[in-house]
Amino acid sequence: MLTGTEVLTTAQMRAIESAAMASGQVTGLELMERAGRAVAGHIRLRWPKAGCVTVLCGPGNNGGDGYVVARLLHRAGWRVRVLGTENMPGPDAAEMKQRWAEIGGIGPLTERGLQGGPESDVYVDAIFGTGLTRPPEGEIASILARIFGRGGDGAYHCSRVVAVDCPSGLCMDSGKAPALPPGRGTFDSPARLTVAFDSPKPGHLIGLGPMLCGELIVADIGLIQWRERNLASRGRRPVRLEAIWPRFDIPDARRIEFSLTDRLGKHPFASQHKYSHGHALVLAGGPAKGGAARLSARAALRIGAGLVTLAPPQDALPEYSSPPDALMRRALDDGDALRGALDDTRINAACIGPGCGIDRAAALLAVLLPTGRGTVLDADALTALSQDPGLMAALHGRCILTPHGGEFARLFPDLAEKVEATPSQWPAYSKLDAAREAAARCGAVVLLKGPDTVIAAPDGRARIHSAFDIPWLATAGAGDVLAGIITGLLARGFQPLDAASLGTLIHAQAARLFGPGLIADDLSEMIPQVLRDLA
Ligand SMILES: NC(=O)C1=CN([C@@H]2O[C@H](COP(=O)(O)OP(=O)(O)OC[C@H]3O[C@@H](n4cnc5c(N)ncnc54)[C@H](OP(=O)(O)O)[C@@H]3O)[C@@H](O)[C@H]2O)[C@@H](O)CC1
Ligand SMILES: Nc1ncnc2c1ncn2[C@@H]1O[C@H](COP(=O)(O)OP(=O)(O)O)[C@@H](O)[C@H]1O
Ligand SMILES: [K+]
Repeated sequence: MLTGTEVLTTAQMRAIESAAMASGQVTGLELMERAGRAVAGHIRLRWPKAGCVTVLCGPGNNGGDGYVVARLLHRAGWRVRVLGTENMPGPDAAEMKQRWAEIGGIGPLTERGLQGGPESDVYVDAIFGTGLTRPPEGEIASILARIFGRGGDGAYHCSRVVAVDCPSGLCMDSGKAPALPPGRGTFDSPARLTVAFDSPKPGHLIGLGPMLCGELIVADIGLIQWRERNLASRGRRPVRLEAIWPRFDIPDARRIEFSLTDRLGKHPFASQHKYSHGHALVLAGGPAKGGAARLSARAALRIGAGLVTLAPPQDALPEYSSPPDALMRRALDDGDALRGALDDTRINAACIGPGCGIDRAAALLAVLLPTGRGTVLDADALTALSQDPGLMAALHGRCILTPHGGEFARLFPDLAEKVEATPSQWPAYSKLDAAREAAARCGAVVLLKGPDTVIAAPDGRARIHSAFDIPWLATAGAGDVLAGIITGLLARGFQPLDAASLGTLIHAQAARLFGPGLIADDLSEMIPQVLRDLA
């Protein structure tokens, strides 16, 4: 079973929080107490022996949560030092600050304040949360650099950091964090923990978010009924955002179960034959184009397309004779030949781009796209597309574009520029925004690759897959395999967004199971095990 969780933007989160408080059934103070209790609880779970903690409290409600954490850890026997900003917080945070002030002191949240005093076992970052309106500057930026950065010896200044809702300075909508050191290598560090409230936000999963957050825990603070009502009543369901992952076990987050994988394993066998599992056509390139299309074709076969035909031009056909023998091969020299082949309506999915050659891809796309076939466009097909507005205009809802960052920039230069721009205000424009805008613009599913893959459909639905734990997947040919897997799923009858999502997940999981040392050829061989585990 494929599972995931709903992802909310910060604006949606604020709307839900307000709706909950407006209902009169819960107060802001109660929500803050629950939030602080969740953080303190996870600290105690991870470090059961009470030690020394420094809690850094900002000017808003995130700071308010920090004062709750301080109080609860003090009650549990921890030695607590609190540094706070001097601003007048809102009423709930002011109340929590006051309750702490009855127990202990509050030092100034300054660099000197942070450096003075004994070293703590744990630092709690409650400076900014969803209320961050712009990148932090000045002294607060220096404090954040110290919390999340390394010293000259490479060791972290603050060895164990627990972020309340998010690492302060991270834009929770985009994963951008211009004021923070990138924290490379901290992913999964046992010393880095983020306790987010209610739902993950995009910024926890994309951009610098995963590196800065470390382990992500999503704590339920009792907002589920308002979340359901709020999102449903605004008709937001069709554009909801989901994260898919087999690996992050987010204990308290609401799980979404996609029943997608059922259809791969279980069939009413009596009525099935190979053609009911689809026929995928992989359009390969001329002589000496390498093995890219072969990687795609093998993957399409492994994922369960009933038949897969690999189609290079006649003069390259001998180069494509290597196993697997289950692959069919036929020469397709040009657009006319392709037109003839596509008279066979049983060919229901195509993969074009890997090792295809740009000119050949352009010529074949001109025939392929008007047929409305499920089509994955990768590599050379994306370059061909970026050079020909006519082809771009011929894209349709059964197309899936699978660009990496460079290909995306060639296809949608204005959107790539917006993603790259240094933000001056939050929410910053993100990779997710760009993929969504691109999908709406071209009318096809856009799967923008990277350690964080975002998949967007033209109707606004989007999925995020965060794979920062498998850097060895960045290997030559891995993208060709992904294109083949998705093509196979299209042949099997999956809708484009589902085929792209499930394909991304299976591809990553294959890499995860294999481990370091992976080459692209290994991915397809891991697919059967991934399917067994998902079933
Ligand atoms: N979701 C939930 O259900 C619940 C959420 N809760 C918690 O509330 C948090 C959100 O709280 P929040 O809205 O008060 O915002 P928060 O992040 O504390 O910061 C706002 C303050 O920062 C300031 N400020 C902003 N940018 C700045 C900058 N660059 N540099 C300097 N200052 C800057 C800004 O001032 P201004 O922009 O007006 O200058 C304002 O004073 C949320 O993350 C969670 O922890 C729980 O308590 C309860 C349940
Ligand atoms: N750092 C990384 N961690 C995990 N996965 C990655 C990383 N970088 C790239 N990937 C994934 O590896 C694959 C690489 O695809 P692509 O860039 O098209 O490579 P190629 O053209 O060599 O096949 C994509 O699925 C992408 O999402
Ligand atoms: K924080």
